[in-house]
Amino acid sequence: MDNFTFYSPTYFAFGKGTENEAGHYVKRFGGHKVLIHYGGGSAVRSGLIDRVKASLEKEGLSYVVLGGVKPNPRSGLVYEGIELCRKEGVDFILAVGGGSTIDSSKAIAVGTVYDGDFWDFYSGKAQAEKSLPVGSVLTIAAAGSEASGGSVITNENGMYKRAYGCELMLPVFAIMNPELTMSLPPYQTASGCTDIMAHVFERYFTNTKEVEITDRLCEGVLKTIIKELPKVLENPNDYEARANIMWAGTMAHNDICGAGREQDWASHNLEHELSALYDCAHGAGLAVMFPAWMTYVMHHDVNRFAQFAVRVWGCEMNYQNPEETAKEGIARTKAFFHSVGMPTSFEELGAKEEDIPKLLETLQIDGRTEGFFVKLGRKECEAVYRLACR
Ligand SMILES: NC(=O)c1ccc[n+]([C@@H]2O[C@H](COP(=O)([O-])OP(=O)(O)OC[C@H]3O[C@@H](n4cnc5c(N)ncnc54)[C@H](O)[C@@H]3O)[C@@H](O)[C@H]2O)c1
Repeated sequence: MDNFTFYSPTYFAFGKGTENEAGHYVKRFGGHKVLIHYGGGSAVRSGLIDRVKASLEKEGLSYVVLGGVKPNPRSGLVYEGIELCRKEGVDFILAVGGGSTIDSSKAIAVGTVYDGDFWDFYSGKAQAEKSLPVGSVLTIAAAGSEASGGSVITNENGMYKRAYGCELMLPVFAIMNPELTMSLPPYQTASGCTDIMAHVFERYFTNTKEVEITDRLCEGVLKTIIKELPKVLENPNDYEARANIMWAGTMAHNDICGAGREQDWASHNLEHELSALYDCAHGAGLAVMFPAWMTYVMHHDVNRFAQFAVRVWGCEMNYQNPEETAKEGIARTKAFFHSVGMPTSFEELGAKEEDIPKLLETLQIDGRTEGFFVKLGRKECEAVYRLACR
């Protein structure tokens, strides 16, 4: 196991009705003037935004609102949010929504208290030194942004996605009521669960040896999604299954599964170019990229892939030919994504093979590599994209 630090200061309020305590938690974590940031229709239609407003009013807190966050959140709304927060003297950002809304909130939080352009952080020009606090009311189990220090924003000037992360952007609290996720359409539910599995894959396929505790945590999260996702697709109102999925989403990305081990992240970065170019759901893009990446890198450590096949998918170990077991695990992963309605090829996603040069260009891969399990240069990234075509 590698040396590590683990810092996860987010306070969780989990369960039925917890969104009605939003005001209590904002106050507890020092907010006076709040920006309620949200996406579109469903949070308003369901009455969630009104319930959150009522809970702030009950605590005597004032607020302004900014809706309109799109999936794959855009830089334009972040600039608008920063201006609004400065004008209104906002001191706390409350995200009501999924990863897109929380990520947009984090960008506004660091941008409001920075003299320059917030994009400096996402382009690697500057490091944030302060931030407004961010809390969230989560409505989809997926990105894990409710307990991660990361944020991913699409720059509308060129439509490319970039991630930025720092401890300052770790949310101070996350309110998680699994009932709020019952209104998700099946495709979004499955896409979210794919993202959860992908967060685990990025950590599971590692060069670090002797990491049994985190291997087992990773396998537990994966097996939970494999068991619970079909249940909620069958019955969207299955509270217990929704609850298990929601907590799995947090465990997958608050880094408890990644402590003490090298992580990869090539597949995520390759996917970001897909969702930036085609505006597809991030999870759907990952269902396309991961089986391709696994196939491409499998020979680097066949035993790890065979372990994955046996422990996660229950495949029988072929001791004469572990490669067959490893391949079976990848095939089972791809078949599972298909069975829950995810695309597993460029064609099914609506992506085009002829766009690969464009994807490589926005990835800005020249002169550097992606990933750590196997380091991928331009040629290798292209090969993974090509494998994903079919
Ligand atoms: N910050 C991180 O650590 C991190 C990690 C992974 C991914 N991401 C990013 O997060 C974004 C994706 O976030 P996401 O997967 O959480 O989804 P999302 O926030 O983009 O939401 C997906 C869709 O579901 C809708 N929705 C959300 N909750 C709903 C509900 N309860 N009922 C009905 N509809 C609902 C949204 O309006 C949206 O249309 C991507 O941009 C991705 O790159 C961030």
